[in-house]
Amino acid sequence: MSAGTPRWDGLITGISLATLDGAGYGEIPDAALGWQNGRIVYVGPRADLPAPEDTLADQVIEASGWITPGLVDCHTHVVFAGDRAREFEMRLQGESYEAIARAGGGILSTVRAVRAASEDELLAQSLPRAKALVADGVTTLEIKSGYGLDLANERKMLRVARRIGEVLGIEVRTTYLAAHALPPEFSDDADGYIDAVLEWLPMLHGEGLIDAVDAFCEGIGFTPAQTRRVFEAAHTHGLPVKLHADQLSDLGGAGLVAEFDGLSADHVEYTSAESVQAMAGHGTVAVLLPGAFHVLRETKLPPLDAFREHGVPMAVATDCNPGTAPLLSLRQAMQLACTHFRLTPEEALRGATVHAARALGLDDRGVLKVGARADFVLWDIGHPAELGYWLGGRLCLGVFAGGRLIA
Ligand SMILES: N=CN[C@@H](CCC(=O)O)C(=O)O
Ligand SMILES: [Zn+2]
Repeated sequence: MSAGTPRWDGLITGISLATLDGAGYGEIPDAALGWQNGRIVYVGPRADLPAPEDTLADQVIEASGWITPGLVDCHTHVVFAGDRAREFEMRLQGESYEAIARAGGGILSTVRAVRAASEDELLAQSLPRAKALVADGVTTLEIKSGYGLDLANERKMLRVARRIGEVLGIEVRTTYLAAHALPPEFSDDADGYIDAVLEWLPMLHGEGLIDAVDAFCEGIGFTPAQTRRVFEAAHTHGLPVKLHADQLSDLGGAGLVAEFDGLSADHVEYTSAESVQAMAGHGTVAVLLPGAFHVLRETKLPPLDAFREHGVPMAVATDCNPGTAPLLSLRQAMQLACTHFRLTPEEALRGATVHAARALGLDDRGVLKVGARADFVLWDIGHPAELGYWLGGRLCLGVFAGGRLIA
């Protein structure tokens, strides 16, 4: 390094890299990774470092294992109060998710718990879940509202989401999902409730609480016409959209969100061939949620081959929520995606990194390359395929976000 060149903040050597830049895993054996001001400044063979290691950086770490990009969990409901273990028991005894929802349980039972909790209580209950995700490699976390269903409680959820990002030192992306279920005070007036959802949107957006807008388009959620109104309003306020689409039936949700240049269509088990083509045409990512598929004991697979054939990127997320996916590890979601959906471990890793980043509209992470955010994870593994292979256990040796060790 020439005189006057600033030293890097950090350099890690002795590791293998799965950069995901280019084909396959983008493997670099006996590699080095350097960062400065929160960004990657060197990715490559250790032998090609521009100067002796000890002169390059303030902090030089000699390690072993594999480094991948930090994981991006692009679909979670991690902010909630209480749990739904009793509902899980009822479902195991034969009650359906839809029947429980129609009887006022399901999402609405979590709404009651969230409304009863103070902001600090909600943070105290939600933070351990976010911490567990981070401890297994997550450096960017999407969190949805949708268990408040009135202005004060949607605001409370979104504020807690932002506070989680500050406490954990990760980037949290917030999604406004007030169109998740019909609250009791609007029973029989879904259109009136959508009016209210659209009234709250600019207020919460003005408070800096919303990065994207979502809805639950389903028989037990909202109709395509109501969803369209939500999307039109989001676009009016310059916000990107995503959708809980085609989870339990095909209402054309994935095609609808694509029509609005949506970031992602999520769940997508019942997505039609026509909707897949629309997604391909608009660059809409398919977010696979194998945790909900697994817990609900679903059998209808998403149209995986059609996504591959049309070049629709597939992301993988936990969908961490109290009803259908009490899942606290994105690596575990990757394993479920491989087992249930037959993703290759490489597809699952891309799904939890670069494609997940794209599902959030982020292009500065999810791969290890110069200029990207210094978000990366050191794993105690012999090959990156192990990340889609092990069930549980501890593989994560260190999680770095913006170049800072956070777990
Ligand atoms: N499908 C709708 N929303 C959540 C589940 C919410 C709940 O049951 O609490 C999901 O993504 O799976
Ligand atoms: Zn969801």
